[in-house]
Amino acid sequence: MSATSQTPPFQHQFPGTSPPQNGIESIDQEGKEELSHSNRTSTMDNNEQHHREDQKSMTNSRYMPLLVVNYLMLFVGSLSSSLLSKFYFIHKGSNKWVSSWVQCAGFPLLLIPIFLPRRSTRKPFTDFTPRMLLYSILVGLMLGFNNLLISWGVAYLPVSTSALLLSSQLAFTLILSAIIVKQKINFSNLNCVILLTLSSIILALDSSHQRPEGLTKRNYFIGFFCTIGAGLLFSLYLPVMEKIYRTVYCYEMVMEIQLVMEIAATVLATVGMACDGGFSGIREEADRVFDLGPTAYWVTIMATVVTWQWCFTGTAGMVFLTSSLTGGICSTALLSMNVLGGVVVYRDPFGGFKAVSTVLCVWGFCSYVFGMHVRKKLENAQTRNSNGRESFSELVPLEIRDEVC
Ligand SMILES: Nc1nc2[nH]cnc2c(=O)[nH]1
Repeated sequence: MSATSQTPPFQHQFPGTSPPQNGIESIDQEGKEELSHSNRTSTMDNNEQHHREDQKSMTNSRYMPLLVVNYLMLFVGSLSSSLLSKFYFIHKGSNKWVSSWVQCAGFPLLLIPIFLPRRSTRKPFTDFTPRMLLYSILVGLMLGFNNLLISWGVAYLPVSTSALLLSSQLAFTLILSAIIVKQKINFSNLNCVILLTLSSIILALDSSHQRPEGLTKRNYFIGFFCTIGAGLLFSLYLPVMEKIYRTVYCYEMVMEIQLVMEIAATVLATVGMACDGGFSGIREEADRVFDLGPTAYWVTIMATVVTWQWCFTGTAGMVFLTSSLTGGICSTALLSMNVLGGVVVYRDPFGGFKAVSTVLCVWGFCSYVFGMHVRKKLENAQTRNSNGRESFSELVPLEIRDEVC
């Protein structure tokens, strides 16, 4: 694979999240080749070293804009897709397969970043190996199943309850990314996971007496366990994606993998929809069931398709540019924003519990971002130091060094 012929330019640039230089367990041959390549680069002569550094600084200039664009997509996509999904169910939409189909059917939009004209001579999909294709399809099916579980949760639970249950995915993500991608657990990420989880527990305390009228206990528990299941699947999805992205060297390849995954998830949802009453059921829902009429139905469906696409593209980009844990933290922090969205759009009540929960969430998220910023600065200092053949330990105070290493 030609991915092995270059140094991955902007992978894992935050120090706390960067893969270890030695002993990475590769998921496949490409990963092993990448590893042996990185060993080879350690013996490069000075010219090659300069060349590599030039490449790095070139990519660095693309890194921040990509990060900002991806986070904006995640922010806008997560908030608007969750509000629109609830809108569908509030106005008498009830098909869980439709609700999971809209989460992935926007995959053709990914052709834009894939085929966007650019300076690079790389042709789309030329680096795709059969093994990568297989992994993408398997992860896509897992994502499709996650989407179905999310739909059951959104259909039956209040926004704040599902936000609480989904936030449990962060603790799972921390554990699974420690196992799968050897994510280091440090004060900054542990503090953030605890604050975001606390924020959700407070929301749950507030919403425990808010079971919507007409929701049976049975349906409540179906929604409850489906959402917990979705949280578990998503926390497996994130580090598995990070592992796959370690064999990938450019953002365009991330979009290609995302395209294959979402096609697989869409096939799953389409088969489910066909088996569960067929497509005539959807027309029936649009014409007779949705209480705002067919035009509003199709506009809602199309808008949900686009916004879910932003959400998943943003998540994939964040995992690629940072790490599965950072991606998970960014997604989960937005769950509290979704609660605020519910307050503004659906006039959900907003009391002291929700205010405290939101403050905790913003605090956890900001302290994590600040921690990453400090670590990034330290890493730059370390890089400058090692170029100057000085030891990192000479520059960085002991207590900070312990935190970084
Ligand atoms: N389970 C789960 N599925 C998602 N799909 C998009 N965002 C999420 C998330 O945060 N959790």
